[in-house]
Amino acid sequence: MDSILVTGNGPLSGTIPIAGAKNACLTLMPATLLSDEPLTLTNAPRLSDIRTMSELLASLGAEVTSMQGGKVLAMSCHGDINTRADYDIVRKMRASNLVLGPLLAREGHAEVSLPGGCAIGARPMDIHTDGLARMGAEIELRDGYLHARAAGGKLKGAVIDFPFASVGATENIMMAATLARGSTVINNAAREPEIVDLATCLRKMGARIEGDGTGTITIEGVESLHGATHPVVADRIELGTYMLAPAICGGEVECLGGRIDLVRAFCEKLDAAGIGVEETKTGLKVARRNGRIHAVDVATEPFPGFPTDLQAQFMALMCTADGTSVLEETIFENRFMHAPELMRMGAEIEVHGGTATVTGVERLRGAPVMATDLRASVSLILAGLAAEGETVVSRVYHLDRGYEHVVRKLSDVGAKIERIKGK
Ligand SMILES: CC(=O)N[C@H]1[C@@H](OP(=O)(O)OP(=O)(O)OC[C@H]2O[C@@H](n3ccc(=O)[nH]c3=O)[C@H](O)[C@@H]2O)O[C@H](CO)[C@@H](O)[C@@H]1O
Ligand SMILES: C=C(OP(=O)(O)O)C(=O)O
Repeated sequence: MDSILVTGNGPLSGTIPIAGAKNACLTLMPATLLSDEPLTLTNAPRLSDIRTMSELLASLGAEVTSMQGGKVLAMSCHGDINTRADYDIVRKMRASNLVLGPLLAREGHAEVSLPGGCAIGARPMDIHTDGLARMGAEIELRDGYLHARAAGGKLKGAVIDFPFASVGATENIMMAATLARGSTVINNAAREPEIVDLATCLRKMGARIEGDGTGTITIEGVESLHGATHPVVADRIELGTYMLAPAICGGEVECLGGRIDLVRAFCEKLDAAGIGVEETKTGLKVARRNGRIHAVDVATEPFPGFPTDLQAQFMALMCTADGTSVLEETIFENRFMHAPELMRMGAEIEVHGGTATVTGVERLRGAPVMATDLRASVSLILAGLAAEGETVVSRVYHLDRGYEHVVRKLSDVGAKIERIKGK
């Protein structure tokens, strides 16, 4: 198992290219199941999660060809397919549940292993399954698998009111509804940029979708979808993560391909903390203003609010702020596992339920720390960049799920960071 060695050092400067979004790519890939014709994704990120989704789609009978070192994914799914998404693959990644809607829409039935809980929370699938049931699916949990069957072999449109704006459920229902009989309305739909990206791709494939990016999405079912080529939207979480590097270490870094509309709520908090963000022709330039970072309170919310996927990284920034900040996690019930690790580096943090109170210290100190999940792992790297001495982050397989070439990207702007094999 590899680890990452970070040595705290001075200001950073240069450019960091932002990859295509993991969370968009993971929902765009299963859309290939909706058509017999090829779907090609460009600007795909090179990540282990993408390889897991490729493996899952291949197990269902799709052909997935990775080209240009993984930046282009050519997928095709014609002829007979397997409708069983096996536990051995699904357990590796929650986003595997995004094949349920497409399989059900295409074949009229599907057997998808429940992904189970994960470190950050229980993450049930009731909003997905209740929505599909409204569309005429009979769904039963047996042997750890969701066995779903569309009455009469085809889903039908329905009005579905989500109790919570679930990202994955919006994606699953949206994909299922593209081939359903009649129209589907999703009320209280998620509004994340990845939903808009999926809707844009599905429209290129011939789907009739309106309202994506708002709380009400309407999908008019069509007979079939055709092939398309689509560029994956920029990764707003990778973007926010790298914007925090100069914020924490000082200096100025431009994140190439970054767009302010993807990270507006996050930028407001950066501004309040004393970090300047400038829109350029090629991306977003970030620089720390003079003096210590100000303490800022944050509550995570669905988009367009402050993303839960940037909470751990923002906490790393707040660890050295001037004053006390309160971070409230409202999306997942167990997403503060980075806090005890940051405390090993000298951070002062108190966690009570969904609230973490962080009192900034002058300087963090390097320490051996352990990554517990994807965003926690990168928050420890950011903290290590700002700390005195060496920090070794172990269990970096979490990091490989969501950050391509993290060592190269940070080294290129002057960070002292290296990957240590087998430790
Ligand atoms: C691959 C992907 O895109 N992952 C993202 C997606 O996850 P994901 O799609 O799993 O997140 P959801 O928006 O569905 O989950 C949000 C909350 O709703 C709850 N819930 C969800 C579905 C359900 O049927 N029942 C239920 O109770 C979850 O447990 C969680 O507490 O959105 C999250 C919230 O922005 C991000 O943190 C993840 O990075
Ligand atoms: C929680 C995340 O991903 P997933 O939903 O795939 O677990 C994430 O990207 O931070």
